[in-house]
Amino acid sequence: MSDLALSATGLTKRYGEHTALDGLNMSVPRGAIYGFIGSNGAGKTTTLRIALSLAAATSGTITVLGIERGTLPAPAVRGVSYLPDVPGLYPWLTAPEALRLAGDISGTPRDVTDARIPALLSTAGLARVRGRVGGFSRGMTQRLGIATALISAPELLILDEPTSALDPLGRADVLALLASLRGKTTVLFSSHLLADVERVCTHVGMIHNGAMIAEGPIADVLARGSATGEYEVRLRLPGPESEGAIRDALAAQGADIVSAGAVGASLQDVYVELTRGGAA
Ligand SMILES: Nc1ncnc2c1ncn2[C@@H]1O[C@H](COP(=O)(O)OP(=O)(O)OP(=O)(O)O)[C@@H](O)[C@H]1O
Repeated sequence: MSDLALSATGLTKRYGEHTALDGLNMSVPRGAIYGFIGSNGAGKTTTLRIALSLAAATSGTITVLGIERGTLPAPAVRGVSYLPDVPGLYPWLTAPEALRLAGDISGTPRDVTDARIPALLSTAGLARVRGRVGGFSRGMTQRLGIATALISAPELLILDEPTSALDPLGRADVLALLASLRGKTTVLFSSHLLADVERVCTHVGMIHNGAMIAEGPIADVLARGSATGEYEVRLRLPGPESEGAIRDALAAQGADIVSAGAVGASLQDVYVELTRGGAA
């Protein structure tokens, strides 16, 4: 069995004269939380659609859980769940009802679905929530959407822009939910919110003009950025101090320096550097 949940080689997609994917290479290791990042029109959705057999490739290969994709028609790959950016949940259902429906649609036996529902509601932070989906916040709806995608216990969960439509608190909750899947489910999600990816992902792939410009464990990708020349010092002070007092405190008050070191490049820095610099 390959240790890759998804791999693409030379994946190309043309719409008439327009090249949406231009020889994309991509490797999503099993067990990774993989952030697929790129600006609008970079080719993220096209890649996910080909992986899900919702679109055909023009050339190249793509394999999902060991099964080749890229031509149509093709049956769904067992063990893969997909959540679009705005989950289509019926507003009149309660959260357990939405999960039961998702279980039925995925072909999960009813008793298995019913046994999974309490844990999934708890994972999604919805265990104590009553009422119907129509009354949920966007964040709650998104978390329920992720829970519905997990009802079949997929090996690979693919999400398109899961945090883009959410406010900061909603985003934080969804990111925590995705982070909690680490080690249990391979997660591949597209995003243009680089801070989100930096917070929860183990691996990252940067797509630009339909090609991968950087990919790998997040620390390796961050290491590709130039030094910022900035330094960070974290202090613990005895009480609230003015800036001047903080500076004095360093010398005079025996402040406890928790950590100090060079501030590395952020994903945002690496992305801007690679895309503006025309990296190959
Ligand atoms: N059905 C289509 N017909 C023609 N062009 C298309 C079609 N679908 C996508 N494209 C083009 O292919 C390119 C890649 O689009 P894609 O939706 O994959 O980008 P994306 O990275 O997902 O962007 P976004 O973040 O805006 O969703 C874009 O230039 C888009 O206009």
